[in-house]
Amino acid sequence: MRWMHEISAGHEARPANDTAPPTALTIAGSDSGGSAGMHADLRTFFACGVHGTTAVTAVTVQNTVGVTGLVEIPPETVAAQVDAVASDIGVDAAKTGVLASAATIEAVLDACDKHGIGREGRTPFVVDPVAASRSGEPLLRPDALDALRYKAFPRATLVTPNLDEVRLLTGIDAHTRADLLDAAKAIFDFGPQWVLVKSGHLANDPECVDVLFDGNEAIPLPGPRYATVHTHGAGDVFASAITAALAKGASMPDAVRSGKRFVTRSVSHAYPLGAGVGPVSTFWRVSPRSF
Ligand SMILES: Nc1ncnc2c1ncn2[C@@H]1O[C@H](COP(=O)(O)OP(=O)(O)O)[C@@H](O)[C@H]1O
Ligand SMILES: Cc1ncc(COP(=O)(O)O)c(N)n1
Repeated sequence: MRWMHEISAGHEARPANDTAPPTALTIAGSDSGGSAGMHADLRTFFACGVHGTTAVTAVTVQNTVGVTGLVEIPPETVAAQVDAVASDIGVDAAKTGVLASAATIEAVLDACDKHGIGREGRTPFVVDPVAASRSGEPLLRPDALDALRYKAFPRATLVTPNLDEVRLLTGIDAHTRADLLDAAKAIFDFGPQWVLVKSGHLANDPECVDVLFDGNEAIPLPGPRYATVHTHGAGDVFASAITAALAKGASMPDAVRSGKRFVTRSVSHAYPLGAGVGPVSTFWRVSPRSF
């Protein structure tokens, strides 16, 4: 084994071959309960037929009831993981989850820039601005909000906030479908290419109609709302399914439509686990039996 400081980057990316699936990178935190974060991302990548790679930003101590601990990985180690993956395996599309701090965001963006990941480069970059767990514990330092708004969003191909993240990032308190478009416009003003505002938290709406916005057109993404409390990891699964479709070369509207179909089926197969909120299930795609 070699220690971090002995490992130097600089390999050329391995040329793609006909037998290798597309690759997708998640830059995210781990969830010991296996429901959210990079655990959900890797499961989704597998179910969607792409090879998943990871840059771990934080280790969370988490179960279905809540998050009781979070240890940040040093920003230079996060950047080194991005570098190691991109310089050898290659990245067809990347996504972020928990980014923990402004220092980690800056290190990640530098590493992504170096490898052409982000809107100025060729590789699609999905920024899911995860700020807190479903159970309410913060997963982001307050200093990271401006780094997200002014550094990460302008480099993103797509930003995918839920309504709590919209409130935190823009001050907009969305309660109706019409408010979702105002929210999308406010996030779009930070400079991403596309914005997807998710409607899961509009609890009184009988459907889940998310909105995709490119600065001109608002594309509604209709879906049913299932009567389940088990939605842990829904946003991670959605952003990962979109990232997988982008890695396979889909356009943004097609990738988001396919991600929406994927997450809707995953919510419909959500299962109870532990004493709290269970996960949405990606088993429906890979298992002969529906759990
Ligand atoms: N009860 C539900 N039934 C069907 N789809 C849902 C439900 N809750 C959330 N979704 C969908 O799951 C995706 C993630 O939504 P949301 O819960 O808003 O994000 P997050 O998990 O980041 O908080 C969206 O497509 C949303 O419409
Ligand atoms: C490591 C990690 N990443 C992301 C989430 C958000 O997922 P959710 O909103 O479903 O709690 C989480 N709880 N933990």
